[in-house]
Formats: sequence, C-alpha cells, structure tokens
Amino acid sequence: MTLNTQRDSKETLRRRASTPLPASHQAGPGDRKTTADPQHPALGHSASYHPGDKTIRSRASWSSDSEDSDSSGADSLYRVVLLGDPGVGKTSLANIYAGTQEKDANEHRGEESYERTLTVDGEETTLIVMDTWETEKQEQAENWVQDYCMQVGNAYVIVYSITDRASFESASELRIQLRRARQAENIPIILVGNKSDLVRCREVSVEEGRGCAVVFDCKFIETSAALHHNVQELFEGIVRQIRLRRDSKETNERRMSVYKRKESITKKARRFLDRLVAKNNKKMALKVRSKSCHDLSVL
Ligand SMILES: Nc1nc2c(ncn2[C@@H]2O[C@H](COP(=O)(O)OP(=O)(O)OP(=O)(O)O)[C@@H](O)[C@H]2O)c(=O)[nH]1
Repeated sequence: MTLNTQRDSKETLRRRASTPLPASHQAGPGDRKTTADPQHPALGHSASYHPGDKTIRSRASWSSDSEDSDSSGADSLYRVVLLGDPGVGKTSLANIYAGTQEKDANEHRGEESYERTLTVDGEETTLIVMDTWETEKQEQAENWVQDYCMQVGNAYVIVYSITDRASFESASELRIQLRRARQAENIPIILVGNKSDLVRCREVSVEEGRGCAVVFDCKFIETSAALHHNVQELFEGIVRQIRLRRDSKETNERRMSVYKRKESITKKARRFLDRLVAKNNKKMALKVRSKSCHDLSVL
C-alpha cells in the first residue's frame, strides 16, 4: 500500500460518491446479493432490511494493495456493523472508511451505511459498513434497529473510547449480547479502543483492552479517527478475518504466504520466537494468544 494509491483511490471515491445505490440493492443489484443466498453463505441472514430508513452512500474502489491486484480474486460483499456507546467515534471511523472529507460531512449527515471495495492481499472484497446502532432511543419502534443490527452483520466492530471507562464496560456488555444473539456462529468481532490520540485523558489501558479481547475471544486494535491511525488496518483486518473463516485452509495458507513475505523481518522473528517458546510452555501459550489478539491477519 502506498500513499499515492490511497490518494488515487480517494479521487475515485469522490467522483462516485454521489452515485446512489438502487433501492433494490438489498435484493442484489444484479451483480451481488445482500439478502439470504444459499450460494453466498456468509450473507445468509433472513432479517429484513428497510431501505427507506437507511442509505447506502457510495460504491467505490479503495485499492490498498493495487500493485498486487489479482483478477482471479473472489469478489464478495459483507456487512460490517459498528456497535458502541454514543460519542465513541463510530461515525468518525465510518467516515474515514467512506473517504468523506470534513467539508462533505454535512452533505452526507443522516446517511448510515457506506459501501466500499477494498483490495487486500491482492483480492477485492466489498464491505458495507453500517453505522446504525442506537443506544439512546429506547422506544419500541427503535428496538428493531438493535435487533436488526445484532442479526445482520457478517462481522462486528465494537467501539469504545479509551478516554471513557463506561464505554469500555458497555463494550463488554455488547459482546455478551452479541454472543447471545449469534450463539453458534463464528463471526469476526473486533474490539476497537478509539481516540488513542487523547493520551492524557486515557482511562482504559492497552492491557485492559487486550485482556478483554482475550476473555471474549475477539480481536483488538486501538485506533485514532482523529489522526487516521490504524483505521485502514482495522478495515483490512476485518476483510482478513472474514476470509480466514470463509475460505479453505489451503487458500488461506497460500494467501498468508504472500502476506508474510511482505512482513518486516522483526515481525517475522517475533512471531517465530513466540511460537518456539509457546510450544513448551502452556502459560506462554496464553500470552501468545493475548498477543495474537492484536494480529488481525490470523484467527
Ligand atoms: N480526539 C479524538 N476525537 C475523536 C476521535 N474519534 C471521534 N472523535 C470525536 O468524538 C466525537 C464523537 O464522534 P462520533 O464519530 O460522532 O461518535 P459516534 O460513536 O458516532 O457517536 P453517536 O453518533 O452519538 O453514536 C466527535 O466530536 C468526534 O470528532 C478520535 O479518534 N480522537
């Protein structure tokens, strides 16, 4: 991924941002399906969607890895639901994903779903990022939104603010709620500690975030929407987590061998040493697991 590539893809996005998706999008715009589809097990949820209530903002290409683009890569579409307390930064993260510039934010206010195609490890995947979670409205009419969110995601991002302990506690509750709603399913869940730039206001340590992810068996990353730090890594990580569950072991191993070739020597050495020590030490194995919850490219 290069900065140039990012800049180029943003240009593409801006040009296409005004292109509305047809209302029939949920039934599949001809090329892809977003409702229950036996050919597309990852999308096989039966919850109904209300297109009039939520807007799909844009379809655009965001090639993070264009030099490796492989036309043989499967093109797939997945829903990613953002959960978390009000004010933790869900919309800010979604806006970065959508490539919305600050000056465009007012124009797009009220729109809550963002579709974008990413090229990760040489293959394209389209994510619809849904920023529809409501925690404040308790009326009956709003409950369907929460139920819908819990049912419809192919992956979940649970966001808290590192400056707000209450939001961290809510994140644990959301994880439990999600586990209850989707009991037997092995869906990717990423715990995100946002606002990592606000160092002096920190109320939740990195270790606590990581510990929570280990206990709740999910991935963990700290981001700063304000500085755009780790946001791209987050969305690329979601794609990798989806693929790790969707594809065969062989396909993932082939993909990983390409990915690992690009890893830094330090990262490779650390990974090798962790495995070596963990082989003979159960306690260490737990520690490695706690480290691996940081690594969004492995299960
Ligand atoms: N310093 C800092 N501020 C942030 C960051 N992310 C979001 N904010 C600010 O936090 C406030 C809330 O951000 P939103 O993105 O609206 O949060 P939200 O979770 O979507 O909130 P609701 O829409 O109420 O659910 C805004 O003023 C953002 O500018 C961050 O990483 N760092």
